[in-house]
Amino acid sequence: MDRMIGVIGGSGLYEIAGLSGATWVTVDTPWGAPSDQILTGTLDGVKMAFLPRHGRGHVHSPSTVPYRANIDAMKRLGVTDLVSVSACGSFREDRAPGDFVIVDQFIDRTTLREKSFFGTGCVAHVSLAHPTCPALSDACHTAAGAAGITVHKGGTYLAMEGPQFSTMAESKLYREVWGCDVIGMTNMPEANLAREAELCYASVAMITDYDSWHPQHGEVDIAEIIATLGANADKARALVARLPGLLGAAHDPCAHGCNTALDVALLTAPEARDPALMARLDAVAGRVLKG
Ligand SMILES: CSC[C@H]1O[C@H](OP(=O)(O)O)[C@H](O)[C@@H]1O
Ligand SMILES: Nc1ncnc2[nH]cnc12
Repeated sequence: MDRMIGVIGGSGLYEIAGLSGATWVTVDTPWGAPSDQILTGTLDGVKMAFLPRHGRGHVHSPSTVPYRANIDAMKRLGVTDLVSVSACGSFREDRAPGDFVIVDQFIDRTTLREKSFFGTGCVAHVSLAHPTCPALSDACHTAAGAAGITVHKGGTYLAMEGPQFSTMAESKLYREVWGCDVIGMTNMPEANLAREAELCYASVAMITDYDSWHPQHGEVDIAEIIATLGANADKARALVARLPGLLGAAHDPCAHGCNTALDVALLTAPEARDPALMARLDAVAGRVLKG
């Protein structure tokens, strides 16, 4: 099938340049409106879709980002590969502000968000043991290296609710006891929902600060973060620009099973399924529900 690369841009990344036929389109979903219109077009012959996670002008807080609508809208548009770009704090001395981390694991400490498309009337349990797509993550890693970015392969992202930053005790717990590498507020439930929607998902975390554990850097300073965001966003655009050339215009079935995550996930018997929920699942689970 045709590949379409979706990019969800985090804090600091509200648009990408260079798309042929660039058009902001409105996508309606059964889960409400996405964070903003979606910028569509092609880059090096590959279809692209870009969505600013917080909306242009940074309207949505991490807790109120419409995560389900965002993922549904990307799926509905035909996205096959979804790259999440996010600002984050670092728990490691050797992961400095300005560095990128290709995240491959998450610990979820969020509490206020809808985390699944499924529920009463259609219950599904997908595996999240490996929440990111290794092939898409590799492409992001290669693209970052080619763009001259200092990039680290693999890392555990602690997803916190926010909007306040962590206390020093929390920061030390996540770093020293839980062994996390970076911290942010948005990759959960985004990754969960991308898996339910059978998308290949990769997370590119752009470090802006050392959170609050570092004896020489003190507490998180939002002014410092904002100063780093601009340079990080330029690097992210350079990374994204290399993805079409690396991935190509055709999306083969994912060797890691991202595109078949729902094959054995649905538990509710067909005759017991809620028709209203089934209708809302038309894009996300259409592949398995049509069959
Ligand atoms: C700008 S600092 C806090 C803010 O930035 C990150 O957003 P995103 O993940 O969308 O790049 C972090 O998660 C917080 O929402
Ligand atoms: N230290 C931090 N904690 C949570 N989210 C962040 N986004 C950027 N820096 C962060």
